Amino acid sequence: MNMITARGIKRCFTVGNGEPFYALKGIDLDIPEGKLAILKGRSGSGKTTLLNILSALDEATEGQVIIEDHDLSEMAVPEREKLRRYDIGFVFQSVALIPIMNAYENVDFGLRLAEYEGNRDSRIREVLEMVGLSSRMFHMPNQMSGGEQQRVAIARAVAHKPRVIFADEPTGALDTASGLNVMKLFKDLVAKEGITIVMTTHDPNLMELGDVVFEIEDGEIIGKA
Ligand SMILES: Nc1ncnc2c1ncn2[C@@H]1O[C@H](COP(=O)(O)OP(=O)(O)OP(=O)(O)O)[C@@H](O)[C@H]1O
Repeated sequence: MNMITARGIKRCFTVGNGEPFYALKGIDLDIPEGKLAILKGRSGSGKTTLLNILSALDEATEGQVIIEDHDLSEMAVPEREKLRRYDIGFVFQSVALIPIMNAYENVDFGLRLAEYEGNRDSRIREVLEMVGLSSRMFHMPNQMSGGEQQRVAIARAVAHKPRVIFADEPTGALDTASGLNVMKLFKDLVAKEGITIVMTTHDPNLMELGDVVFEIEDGEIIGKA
């Protein structure tokens, strides 16, 4: 089954001189459930624009996105907001941890926002263990390395058990070893929690780790592996 289906996605921006500019020129893709999907391409190729549309952060100018059986274009704003809050987790390149909260509190904050109904304490401990940070649970962000902070951000993104995680250049600010660590963690999450992950990268070394890889150039998909 597909977790995400996109058909004919176009995204037009109006640039400085008033001319329309198509950052996406008609994207079709299918992302299967429970897989790690990678969108790869050079800077400016349209990866972030596409990820934002697939994750309902932005709207396509034309085309259709279906997440499971929800057609995003047919959903009212509050419904889309609910989908984002409960069913989706986000990870960004610049780690957005709250600096005055420790790792445990950051994950807890995410769970509260998503109105998680289970036992929060045991879930926080479980996800921090899953990302290998049991011993750093009460460290503040500024007491952790960039890679560790990103792992807390991933723990926070998965804690409320979303169906899909969108990650924009999650390894972009990390050294090679920490980047590979994050990828390994993503693969584990896919295998153990059955989550679907869609991430962007321009790092050629990471591509082979994806279950499906879409290559984007100038707003079009030019290859799939
Ligand atoms: N809000 C906007 N207004 C005008 N043009 C935009 C806007 N957002 C993106 N673009 C343009 O759309 C194209 C695709 O941008 P996008 O950020 O999706 O690329 P990317 O592949 O994610 O690049 P990077 O790897 O550098 O993040 C670029 O040419 C960019 O300048």
